[in-house]
Amino acid sequence: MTSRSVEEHSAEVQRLLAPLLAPTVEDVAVTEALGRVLGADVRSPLDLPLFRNSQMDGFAVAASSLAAVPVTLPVTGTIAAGPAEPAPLAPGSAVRIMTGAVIPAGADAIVPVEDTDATEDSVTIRVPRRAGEYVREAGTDVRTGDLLLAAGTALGARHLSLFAAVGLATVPVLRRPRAAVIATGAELVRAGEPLRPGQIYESNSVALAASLTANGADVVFVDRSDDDLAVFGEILRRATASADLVITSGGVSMGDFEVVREVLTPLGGWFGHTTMQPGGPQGLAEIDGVPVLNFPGNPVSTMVSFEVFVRPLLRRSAGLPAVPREDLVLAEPITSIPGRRQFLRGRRVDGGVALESGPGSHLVGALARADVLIDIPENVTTMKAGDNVRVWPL
Ligand SMILES: Nc1nc2c(c(=O)[nH]1)N[C@H]1C(S)=C(S)[C@@H](COP(=O)(O)OP(=O)(O)OC[C@H]3O[C@@H](n4cnc5c(N)ncnc54)[C@H](O)[C@@H]3O)O[C@H]1N2
Ligand code: MOO
Repeated sequence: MTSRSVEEHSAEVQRLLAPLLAPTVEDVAVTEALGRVLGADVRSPLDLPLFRNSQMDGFAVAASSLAAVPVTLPVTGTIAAGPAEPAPLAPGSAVRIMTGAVIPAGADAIVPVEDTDATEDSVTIRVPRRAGEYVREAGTDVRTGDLLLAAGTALGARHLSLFAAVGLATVPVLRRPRAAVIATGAELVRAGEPLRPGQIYESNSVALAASLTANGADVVFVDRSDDDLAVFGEILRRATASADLVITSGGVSMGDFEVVREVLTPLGGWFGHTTMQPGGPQGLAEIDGVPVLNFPGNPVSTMVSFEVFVRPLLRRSAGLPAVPREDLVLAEPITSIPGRRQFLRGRRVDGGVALESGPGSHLVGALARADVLIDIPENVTTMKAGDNVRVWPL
């Protein structure tokens, strides 16, 4: 069986995924754009505020009418927020106005209602006002043609608010790869279903679908196959028909029922060993032009395979920030197997990192308690407490 280093297998995965990961831009409805990454600069099609409007419920006046206060002005009408083209304000008068309503020509200040004494048809104002007070001028926030948001922005609620405010119904975002996940194994049962002896609850498809979604992919297909070659072949056919990337778990090592390896090897798939642990046995193939990555079935192996081979690539193509590697101080000594690039589960402790139980790749409880992977190079077999180690945040 061929053997590859982590770097060699990473390079193969990158080569296989390269066409898929080239950034492509698509338009989506603003209402669907939360969490997406802007694929192009977006400029404003109009001014904000859109027109000169009142910041207060009160009276629109000409500031010059208030030169000598107190003054009582006739009130000529009411302007509400809403469709309106108000007539110009007659000199020496006031008009009742609501927040957001169009300010009539001739008025240049708003007097809030609580600063007035008004009757139906007159208003007494005691304090003088400067021109411009409580007036929201057109274009003072955003001007037509301004850059609203730059390509690469991860869209949050406030960004969608701005797009909606300038009347954009759709925005250009980076396309998310459509991903399919297939878990294999005759022992697997979905959560909620009854367990028979020898069966276990299936967790890899849940883990992979969540990992894909969290890192910028759109999971369009999730299924589970037993160890029947025809059943797996049919599920794989449906997966490649609907997705740009397929990830399988299980069925890649040396047993008698390695469904993934048996179906994909005759179709040109590569199966072999990487010097990584967990995640040693790996496979990859291209079926009908769709990349298919085959991760080992042990739950920790599957998740570490995703973290090492897929997550960095996916985040880069999705325009998401890279997860930074960090150097932390080991809180305890560790040993490692010669020739193995180990990714041990670790937990941040005061000023450093401690091991989160042993290296077994079935230890899902320990994985959930961990918050980093501790990356031990192939040529390192022992490390002391106090040594610096490279960690990959989970
Ligand atoms: N003779 C050898 N045996 C094994 C080797 C080897 O080199 N020689 N490698 C071991 C390593 S390392 C790994 S990792 C596994 C990988 O095996 P497979 O990819 O064929 O995975 P399975 O045998 O199907 O499952 C392994 C293990 O994980 C459990 N599993 C599988 N799928 C799921 C799932 N979706 N949810 C939860 N748990 C799952 C499964 O029940 C097994 O316990 O092979 C070793 N053996
Ligand atoms: O490589 Mo396996 O993934 O150690 O458990």
